Amino acid sequence: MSTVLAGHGLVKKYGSTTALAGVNVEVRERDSLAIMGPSGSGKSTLLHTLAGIIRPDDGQVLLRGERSEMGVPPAEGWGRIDNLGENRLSALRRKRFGFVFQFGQLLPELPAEENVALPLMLEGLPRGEAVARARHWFAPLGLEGLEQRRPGQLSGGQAQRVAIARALVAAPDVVFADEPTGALDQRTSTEVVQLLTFATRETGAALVMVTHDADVAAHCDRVLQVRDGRISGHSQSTLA
Ligand SMILES: Nc1ncnc2c1ncn2[C@@H]1O[C@H](COP(=O)(O)OP(=O)(O)OP(=O)(O)O)[C@@H](O)[C@H]1O
Repeated sequence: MSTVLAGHGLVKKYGSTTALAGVNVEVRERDSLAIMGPSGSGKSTLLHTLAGIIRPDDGQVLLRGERSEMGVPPAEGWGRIDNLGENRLSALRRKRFGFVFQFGQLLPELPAEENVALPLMLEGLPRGEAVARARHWFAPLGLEGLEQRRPGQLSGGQAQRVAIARALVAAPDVVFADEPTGALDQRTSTEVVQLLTFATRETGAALVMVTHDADVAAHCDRVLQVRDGRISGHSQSTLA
């Protein structure tokens, strides 16, 4: 499996707090990577830095298939994304990345199918076409019949499955999930993480997921342990 996204020497400081102290990480195609560690160890900072949401103070985030904004790319076919301008970065996040958060962050006034269609509409697809493509995701994710429901009319697990569909609809290269099961009970967590890992693998996307839950992490191919802003351990997972 070839690498699609890499962080090299990532450093991020908040005042006197070092959230990332020089982290190296590689994300491979179709790979699922869980990031675990104690509270405050830097997990979310790492995920957000890889996703181009937080800019590191030092180090680089490289994405395959991107051109660097200035100068020579670091290697053929790779581009640095940590130093891109805000407009280019947000366009890149929309095109190449998908996101699932702890609380689905669905738009409450839109039906589920339009929530899923939103990334396609933001890319300029006409509403009808975007919704038609979005509907394809409902059956595989066990959401058939719920297309017209508003997020307030969905259970927590259903809302997360809609969020998974929204993250995947635009065929991203990498899906980032920050505590995607954090608000769910154990049984629903298992269902959601199984669907998340299965659906990302099916589409060929890589998955980077922060979780506190070792049972959830075990569904990923690899588990990274983060402690005090550093990688303290790396293991292949048991269930995946
Ligand atoms: N915007 C910020 N301003 C100041 N300090 C921050 C900020 N974001 C994170 N930090 C600090 O950086 C460190 C790492 O935070 P981060 O959120 O990455 O940890 P985490 O491992 O995801 O924690 P948790 O499991 O509690 O969500 C913590 O000490 C945190 O307080």
